[in-house]
Parts: sequence; structure tokens; C-alpha cells
Amino acid sequence: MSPRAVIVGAPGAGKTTVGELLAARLGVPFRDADAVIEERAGKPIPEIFFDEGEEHFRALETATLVAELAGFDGVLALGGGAVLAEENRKALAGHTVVYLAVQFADAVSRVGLGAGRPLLAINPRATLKHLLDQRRPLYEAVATVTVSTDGREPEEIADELAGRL
Ligand SMILES: Nc1ncnc2c1ncn2[C@@H]1O[C@H](COP(=O)(O)OP(=O)(O)OP(=O)(O)O)[C@@H](O)[C@H]1O
Ligand SMILES: O=C(O)C1=C[C@@H](O)[C@@H](O)[C@H](O)C1
Ligand SMILES: [Mg+2]
Repeated sequence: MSPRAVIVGAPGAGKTTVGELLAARLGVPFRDADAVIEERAGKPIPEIFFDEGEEHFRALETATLVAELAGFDGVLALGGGAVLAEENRKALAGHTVVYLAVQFADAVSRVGLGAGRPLLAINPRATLKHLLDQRRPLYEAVATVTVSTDGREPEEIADELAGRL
């Protein structure tokens, strides 16, 4: 068993939004790895970061990724930082991985820079810019399909992906 598609991309790329639409088009279930982690931990991600720290969150993220890659056959959206660990990137090899690319301007307007994103708690604009620059090559490295999302509606992106997969 393997997911029909694994979606990666930065915060605000539209992983959850486009992932749900794509799953509906393919007639398969959708699952968000962030939601699975919250369910397993019994608390929201900002609380996991606050109580146990990022390292603990990343360990939960790897365990969740490995379990879902082996046991889920729908569309799986990953957290924005799931590509950071080499172990995770290796685990993604051989799977259909969709990279939703987004440039800074659209990412800022979609993310909103409000509460709920522990990594963007301090100096959100500069942090988001750095995070996009740092991660772009990592998303590209794991992707088997890349789609640009800037200035495009989620429905249009999901249609393109459904046709390409
Ligand atoms: N292509 C798009 N055009 C305009 N707005 C979008 C697009 N995709 C998503 N959005 C909006 O941007 C916001 C963030 O989208 P979404 O939560 O799907 O991103 P995400 O990649 O899952 O982010 P996160 O990393 O936080 O999980 C939502 O309000 C969503 O409605
Ligand atoms: O960009 C990141 O590193 C993160 C993105 C979210 O999806 C969550 O997985 C968490 O807030 C970390
Ligand atoms: Mg999401």
C-alpha cells in the first residue's frame, strides 16, 4: 500500500486545500499528517512545540510519515517541514510526491502571519522568506511532480494534478 499522492510544500502552499480537492477528484480519502500527529499527541501542534520542543515534534512527524507511507492509500498532505530530515526524504523515495510551489508574496498573503504557526512566531515575514529559500531545494529533491500555485485557484491546480497523476 502506498499513498496515491503525497503533497509537500511550504506553509501556505495549499497542501490541505488542494490535497482535499485532489482526493475528491481521484475518489480516495484525504489525510493531513499534521492532523494525525495532533490526534496521536492529543494536543495541537503549537502545544507540542511549547511543551516538548521541536525535536520531539520532528520525531512524531517521522514516525507518522513512515506509518502513513506504508498504510494509507489516499492523498496524504505532509507538514511544511517534513522534508527537513534526510531520513524523511529517503522514506519518500519511490512514492508519488507532489510539490506545490509558492513564491514569497502569495505565501505571505495565504499564511496571514497570525497565530498557530510556532515557527513563525518571531519576525514572521523574514522567517517565512528564509524558510522558503532554505526548503525550496529540499522540496524539489523529493518531488516527482511539481506545480506552481502562484496566482492560481486551488480548483485549477487540483484539476491539473488529477490529469497528470
Ligand atoms: N491556490 C490558492 N490560492 C489562493 N488561496 C489559497 C490557495 N491555496 C490555499 N489557499 C488559502 O491559503 C490558506 C492556506 O492554505 P492551506 O492551509 O491549504 O495551506 P497548507 O499548505 O496546508 O499550509 P500549512 O503548512 O499551514 O498546513 C487557506 O486560507 C487557503 O484557503
Ligand atoms: O513549516 C514547518 O516546519 C511546520 C509546518 C506545519 O505544517 C507543521 O507541521 C508545523 O507547524 C511545522
Ligand atoms: Mg495544511
